[in-house]
Amino acid sequence: MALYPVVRKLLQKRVVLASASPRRQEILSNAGLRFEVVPSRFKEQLNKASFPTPYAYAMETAKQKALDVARRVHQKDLRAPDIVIGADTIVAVGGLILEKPMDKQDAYSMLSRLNGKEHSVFTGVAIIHCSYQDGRLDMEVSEFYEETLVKFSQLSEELLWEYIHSGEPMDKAGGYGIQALGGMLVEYVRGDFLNVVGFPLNHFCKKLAELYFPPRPENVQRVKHDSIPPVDTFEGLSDLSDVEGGGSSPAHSQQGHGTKDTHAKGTVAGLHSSALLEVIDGFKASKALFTASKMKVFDALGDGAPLSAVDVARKIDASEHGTGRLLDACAALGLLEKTHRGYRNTELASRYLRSDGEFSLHSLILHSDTHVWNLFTHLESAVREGTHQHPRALGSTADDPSQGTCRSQDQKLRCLGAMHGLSKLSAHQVATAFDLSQFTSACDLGGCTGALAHELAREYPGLKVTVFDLPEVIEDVKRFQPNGPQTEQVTFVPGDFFKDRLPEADLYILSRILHDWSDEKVHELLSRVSGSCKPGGCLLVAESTLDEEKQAARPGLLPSLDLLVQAQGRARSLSEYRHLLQAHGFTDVRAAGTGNIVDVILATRTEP
Ligand SMILES: Cc1cn([C@@H]2O[C@H](COP(=O)(O)OP(=O)(O)OP(=O)(O)O)[C@@H](O)[C@H]2O)c(=O)[nH]c1=O
Repeated sequence: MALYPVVRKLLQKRVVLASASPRRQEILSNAGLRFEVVPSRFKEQLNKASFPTPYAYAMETAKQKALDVARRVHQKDLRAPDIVIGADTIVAVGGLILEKPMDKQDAYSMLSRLNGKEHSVFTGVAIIHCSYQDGRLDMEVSEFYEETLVKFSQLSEELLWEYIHSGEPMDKAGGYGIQALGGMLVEYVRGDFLNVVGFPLNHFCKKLAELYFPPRPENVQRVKHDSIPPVDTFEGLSDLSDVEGGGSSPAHSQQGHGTKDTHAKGTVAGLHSSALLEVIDGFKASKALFTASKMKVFDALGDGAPLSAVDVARKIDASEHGTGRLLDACAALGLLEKTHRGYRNTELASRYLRSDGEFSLHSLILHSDTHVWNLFTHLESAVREGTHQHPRALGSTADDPSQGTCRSQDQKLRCLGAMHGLSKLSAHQVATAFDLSQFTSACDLGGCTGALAHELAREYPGLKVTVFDLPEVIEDVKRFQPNGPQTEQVTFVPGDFFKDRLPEADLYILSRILHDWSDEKVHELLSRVSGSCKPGGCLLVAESTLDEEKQAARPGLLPSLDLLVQAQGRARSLSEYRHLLQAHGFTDVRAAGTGNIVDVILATRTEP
């Protein structure tokens, strides 16, 4: 691909780089680009826990940086620049997002985390095309990210401190600069080196080529926005009614390994019409995935060569016409790859959607299709009555709504499989959010199939973990046990944490338990844990939390609504959890965002 014509195209435009990073300026000027530098004043303080992935966080930060500059330049010069480029580089390791260190100690803790390990460096890039005509601002946001893997050698404390004292780490994500002294720490790099330095030049040029020399220019839609008044925020300024074209299908983003492009037409600070259409059509996407999983499409495709729709139809015993449509829908959702040779599983599908994989979400999907779907058809009643809908949807009147969920053995195994899959998704992040190596015994209350317990055992060879759960759960956990020596560190003990004596341990764990219960029940449970926990012992809580304004922390997963319809508990914010723990004698409450679906809290039991 000829990259130079793309850069030449930009020479005729007013380009603004919304970045103070000298590395970004150097990379782009070395590429022959001419631009003004206007550093962004956007504070990099977005709630990391509210993003499903680290790169989603980096892309959003990059976009906000660029939007801030576009707005300020437009106000100052009364003319919008043609293009504003924003970028954000982060380091992701063990579920944590590392940005620039605050001080030397922070740099030390970042570098120690990276020491001897492989990590990802993500740079999110936003390109805003602006034009200003007749009092109207026309903006198009294109965003993408690039991932590069970097591995550090095993380094001594002395070397780390020497590096920190050089001063190099302080203005760099993850606390190192690969282009200078930090290069000596690095064993290997997989992917774009410049992406680590701060700007993925190659992907940027490809993106520009795609924008300036598109294969089918007739597809471009433009969105008009009213002139932007001098306000501090863009929130609420989007005029969705002005979308030309459109249609009811979701805007599909291209997703490849390690990179993602989105071209969000008409986006103003995160509000865009395609997102609205995606919500309207969301149920169709869910149902396509549920149906493909139920019909074992992803198992039929396996890891082998691509299959035609006819082959798949034969394997799943369905019509060719219908199967073709379903496969196309799955391809549009990014679950399958479609080429002229046929359909095959994407990496995502191979890892999570086949029914036999270690990280399979197959049972969770079947559970959502039958049980959760059914409950959500009664959402209106749940809202009117303010209570869960188990009696209406499932005919259950039990005190604990989950009792109604698993009546037959099949349903029960599906429930356990769903919990197992969900737990596996975040087990590593929960186990490593804090260093737990000082503990010798842990008790995972309501630990179900032991997914987290086994991850803890793998991570901490000196730790013995007891999984404490109801007898009817324990009797069926065998089929979920992994092989390997660490299984000896894990023991299952049947019991009810509201009634029976809790096993002794230095560390108690409540992972995704508290949200299922009302405040009254949470107090009862915490008081029992507090009673069993010796002073100096700790309690680890993993929960999907709400942000402090009580909005859903995880876009798309709607934890609050979920709990209204499904359970008698509720989602809580980190400060609510902190207060609950403090009320039961747990102090020194520390929280860690994992960048995954749960946050982790560690608290120490003090003398009563
Ligand atoms: C891993 C790594 C990072 N960096 C620098 O880390 C900063 C990240 O921070 P940011 O928030 O993305 O950018 P910034 O410097 O605050 O600038 P701005 O765009 O104004 O926010 C950027 O500088 C990057 O080069 C290096 O120079 N070398 C490396 O190996």
